[in-house]
Amino acid sequence: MLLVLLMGAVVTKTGSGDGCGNSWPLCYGEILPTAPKLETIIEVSHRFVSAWLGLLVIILAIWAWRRDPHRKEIKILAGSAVFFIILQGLLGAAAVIWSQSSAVLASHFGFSLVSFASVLLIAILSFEDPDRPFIANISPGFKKNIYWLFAYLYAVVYTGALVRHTGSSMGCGPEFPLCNGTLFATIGSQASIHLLHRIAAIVLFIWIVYSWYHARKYYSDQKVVTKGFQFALLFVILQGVSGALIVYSNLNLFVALGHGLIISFLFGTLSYLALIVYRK
Ligand code: HEM
Repeated sequence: MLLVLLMGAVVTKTGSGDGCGNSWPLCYGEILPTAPKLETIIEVSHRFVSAWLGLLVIILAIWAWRRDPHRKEIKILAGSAVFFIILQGLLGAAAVIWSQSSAVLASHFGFSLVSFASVLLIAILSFEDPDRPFIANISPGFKKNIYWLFAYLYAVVYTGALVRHTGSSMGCGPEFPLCNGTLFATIGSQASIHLLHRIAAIVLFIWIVYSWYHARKYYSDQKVVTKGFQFALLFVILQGVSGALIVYSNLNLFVALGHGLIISFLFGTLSYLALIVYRK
């Protein structure tokens, strides 16, 4: 799933989305086009690997469902993994055939993260003893805090994907923390979309620091919660550093891919925390 997530990023970042023109599922009427251009190779390989992944996710979901028919969590996660992977495929096809707005394209990335997190949680639950599920014992207030933090993370992801799909990645020039020499931008400009993402990221960072501190102070006996927030803190720092490096490196492909990869770890960590507090 991580590979497909990265391949999707390579498709947009190398401008290969039109590698097969408007044709889907075939590429210019062929399964494997003869004498393809580089963009066509990138687009076709993304389609092949995604189709294979879709099949694997469906097999995993059925397998997990049948293995643990009494676990409601597995059923929900299996359903969500399949639903989002199919939705993802359909949106991808729609983007090729009709070409979509930046807002719709940005939602792709969020959906693939949900699908990724569902598969990750199924994998984690598969190693858990169904008779002794791990339950985090925390206050209702902190539980709500985790849910809201998770929802907010999703919103930040969306602002990031919007930066990419509106072509605003260098909207502030090669500068950070300043944006084109200032901290302001005209609403609707590429700089403003970029700035919105930075501000959303800073709020996320502060929120995670607060949650990490709170978990350390009040739940030091619950290693999974404290460790979970330690990882969340590590990933959000790496996310911020890689974001700044994207800008300094003038949108280096590998740095940008790293930014897209680290978010999967952060999203996975918070989704696990949300799951274990939901159980109480
Ligand atoms: C710390 C929390 C942050 C989170 C959770 C986050 C998340 C994201 C996500 C999910 C994307 C979309 C990736 C993709 O579509 O492949 C993105 C893109 C981007 N982010 Fe962030 N980001 C964060 C911080 C930052 C910071 C601090 C900066 C700048 C200083 C930044 C700059 C960018 C840029 C330039 C892109 C577009 C990259 C591209 O064109 O591929 N991000 N971010």
